[in-house]
Amino acid sequence: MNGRVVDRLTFLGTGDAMGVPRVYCDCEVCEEARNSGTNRRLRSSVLIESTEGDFLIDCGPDWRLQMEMTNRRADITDIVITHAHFDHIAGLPEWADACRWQGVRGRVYAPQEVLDIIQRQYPWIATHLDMIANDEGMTISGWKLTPWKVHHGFNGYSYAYRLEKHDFGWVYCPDAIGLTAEQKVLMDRLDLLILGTSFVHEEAEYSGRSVYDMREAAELVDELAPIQTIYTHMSHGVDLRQELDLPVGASTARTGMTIDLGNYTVLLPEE
Ligand SMILES: O=c1ccn([C@@H]2O[C@H](COP(=O)(O)O)[C@@H](O)[C@H]2O)c(=O)[nH]1
Repeated sequence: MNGRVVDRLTFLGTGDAMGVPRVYCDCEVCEEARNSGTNRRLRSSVLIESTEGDFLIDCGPDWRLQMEMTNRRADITDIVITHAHFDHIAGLPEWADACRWQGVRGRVYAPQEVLDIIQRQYPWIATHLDMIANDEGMTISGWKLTPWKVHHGFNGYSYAYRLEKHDFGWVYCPDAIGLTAEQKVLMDRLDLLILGTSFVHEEAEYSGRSVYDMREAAELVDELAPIQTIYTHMSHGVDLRQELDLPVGASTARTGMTIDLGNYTVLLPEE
């Protein structure tokens, strides 16, 4: 049978490193997140599902809850990591334990320098997880994936990923600021850009900042002109109840929101 098959991305988390509500904070957005939940945000991560296999990008401290919420629980065997900050890797030890109890090995993919930090932080997890360097790029679930290093401001560096399959190209870049021309080369001709924007307008001194705000992101989106842009990694500085002034084609991610990654037909095996 021929069928229209499309890969699907689900936002498992759309928050910054502290999530929303911030545990110490009584601001209006954090209170709303506590009481009703439009602004409740887990740490940023996405699930990609396809007929060729499923994988996650990033595995933060909310991983267990995210697996329960999506009813995927512990059946994910492949996770790609953008950088070794706790909000992107703190779920790895728990995932390693889940692999242990199920008698399976998980696979973690990241550039070697990121894997080195993960192994220093959690020296025991390689017992249950294979650490696979992807500096030269990789293919996963039929997606050609290319990593490159991006500025993460005050917090150092992160990696962004470009993924391509059947002429559909998208980038996942949750933690970056002040990208150089060189760091934007792989962001041309995009069907979808997923970009971290921690605040609408971040007042803090630039030298202490680490992620684009929505004003700066609008300039980047104007320059790159992706067909669609979705903002993620949003802190308590973003109130999703308000109407936000976003560029054409841009919107904000919500937990559980799904996006089709392309639209193509493949030959499916006969039943
Ligand atoms: O080596 C480090 C440096 C920082 N962190 C933590 O990562 C987050 C970064 O927050 P952003 O909102 O992405 O800028 C912050 O909580 C730092 O404490 C880290 O884990 N490792």
